[in-house]
Amino acid sequence: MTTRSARREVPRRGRDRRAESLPAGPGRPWFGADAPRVAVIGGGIAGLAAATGLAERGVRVTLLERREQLGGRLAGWADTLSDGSPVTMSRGFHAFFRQYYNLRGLLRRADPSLAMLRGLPDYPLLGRDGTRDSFRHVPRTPPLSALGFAALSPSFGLRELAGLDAAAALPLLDVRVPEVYARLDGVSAADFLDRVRFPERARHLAFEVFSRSFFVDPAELSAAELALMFHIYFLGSSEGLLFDVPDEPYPQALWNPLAAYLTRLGVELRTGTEVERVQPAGGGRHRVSAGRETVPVDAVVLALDTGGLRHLAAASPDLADARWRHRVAGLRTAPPFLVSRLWLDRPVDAGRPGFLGTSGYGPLDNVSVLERWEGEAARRSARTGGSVVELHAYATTPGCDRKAEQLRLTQELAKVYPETRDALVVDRRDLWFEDCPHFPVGGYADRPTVSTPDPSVVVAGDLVRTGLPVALMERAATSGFLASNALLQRWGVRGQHLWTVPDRGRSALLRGLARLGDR
Ligand SMILES: Cc1cc2nc3c(=O)[nH]c(=O)nc-3n(C[C@H](O)[C@H](O)[C@H](O)COP(=O)(O)OP(=O)(O)OC[C@H]3O[C@@H](n4cnc5c(N)ncnc54)[C@H](O)[C@@H]3O)c2cc1C
Repeated sequence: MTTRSARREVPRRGRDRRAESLPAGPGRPWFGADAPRVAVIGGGIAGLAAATGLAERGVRVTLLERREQLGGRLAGWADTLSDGSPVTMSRGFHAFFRQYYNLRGLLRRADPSLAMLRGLPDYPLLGRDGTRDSFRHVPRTPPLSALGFAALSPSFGLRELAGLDAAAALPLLDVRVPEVYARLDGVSAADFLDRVRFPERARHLAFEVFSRSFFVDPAELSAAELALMFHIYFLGSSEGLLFDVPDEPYPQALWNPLAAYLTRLGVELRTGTEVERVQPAGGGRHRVSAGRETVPVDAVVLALDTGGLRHLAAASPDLADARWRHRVAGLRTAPPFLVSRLWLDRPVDAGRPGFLGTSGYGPLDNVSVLERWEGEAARRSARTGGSVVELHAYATTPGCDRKAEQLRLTQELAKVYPETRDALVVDRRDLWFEDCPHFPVGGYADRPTVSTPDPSVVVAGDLVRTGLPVALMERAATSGFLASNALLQRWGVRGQHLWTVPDRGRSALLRGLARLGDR
């Protein structure tokens, strides 16, 4: 997969010398007057990456997005608070890790130095018993990252470490992608951690950092996804565990500049346009129907979220083939999650971090203090003296009493940050969504891949099986570029050069240790 010559040609995207380079396939650099027309359906990260990859090679791209805004799950929209002030609302906090090479590559198109991202100095994790873990002093290079984390963590005492079943944990030392799925996809994350005898007190760490990000109970998550996350952040990459966040709301920082870049490349951006059907039109072409309009295209990128893809496949009886549509029909979303944003009349204590992971506080998974990193919130805070606080609850119980859950989040906040107990909530927004993919135990084989049985239909998104060590936003970006590469390759045009963290354990020592487990 890695070629030395390609490494010389294309500058590395991060600090990790062992990052894998995925050279673009060969071909002419650019379409001429013969440029095909492609519909990209979905304007989240995956659709934006696919549109970028294609438009940069001269493809005529129409991007169709159901919502009024680009960005998908990171979209932002204008809102007005009860005190009359305009704000940008979104689902809020997302961690832009430094190993997200292809996502960063996408954002660099509009902001070459990534000036809109700023690093958070730390993100402590607070347990109900008062334990507080931190990532600030954890070394970046494996295996020191994992060892340093364990040594610095109050959740990993000597007793806990001695209690680990080292043999059961060996697969974590050499996570190979995609082989890890053959090995661990049939086991749940919870059972795997039981097997490893992962210390009870430290579990929240694994869950806060990894599996909770999948919006699902660990008993229902494939252990392969957990191992993959462990690899990406701890043992597989030397980019470290800290991350960046945009310094303004998503539209201003990310999507408006990227939309301007795409428009300059000739991409037609149609927001507020829900695609209802995709039909083959003979000769490998397709008709994409949205409302009364039908767009004829040479190829289609399906960059929808799980529910959107399921819906579109069900409404498009000739799309790909019956087996593919049947597998798409079986895809599931993770349970609903809640994002509550509170505008308070007073500040939280000065020492509160920008982001805090929590464990043991009922449904509350994390607390962000937005004015610590987002310009719009900081300006409001300077003007009013109040804080803008955001609370996330992932993996709530389907059918739960939503009002009660919202109230509960605020009550838990008062336990975590007692100074908020007497604060007046000037206004609040509570957002419920259910559109993150669920990666169930044993479900890997049924996930869509980038290619489909129809070579002119490709799929992108964080639900897609890429065979690469990527997840979440980086999976969305990488799959978007892979989808554009697949089409470009078919047309004999050069694709985009991509990067990932190494696709196997990075040191001979760790690989050797992992092999002990195979005996
Ligand atoms: C609260 C929250 C916190 C998160 N935190 C992190 C984090 O810290 N780090 C991280 O890496 N990831 C995080 N994620 C995950 C991340 O948001 C996703 O992995 C990523 O945004 C997925 O991008 P996507 O393009 O695959 O899908 P989406 O963003 O869902 O885009 C799909 C798009 O398709 C559109 N669509 C659907 N149907 C149609 C149709 N018929 N016609 C036209 N358009 C359609 C949708 O409107 C949507 O805009 C978080 C997610 C949430 C919700």
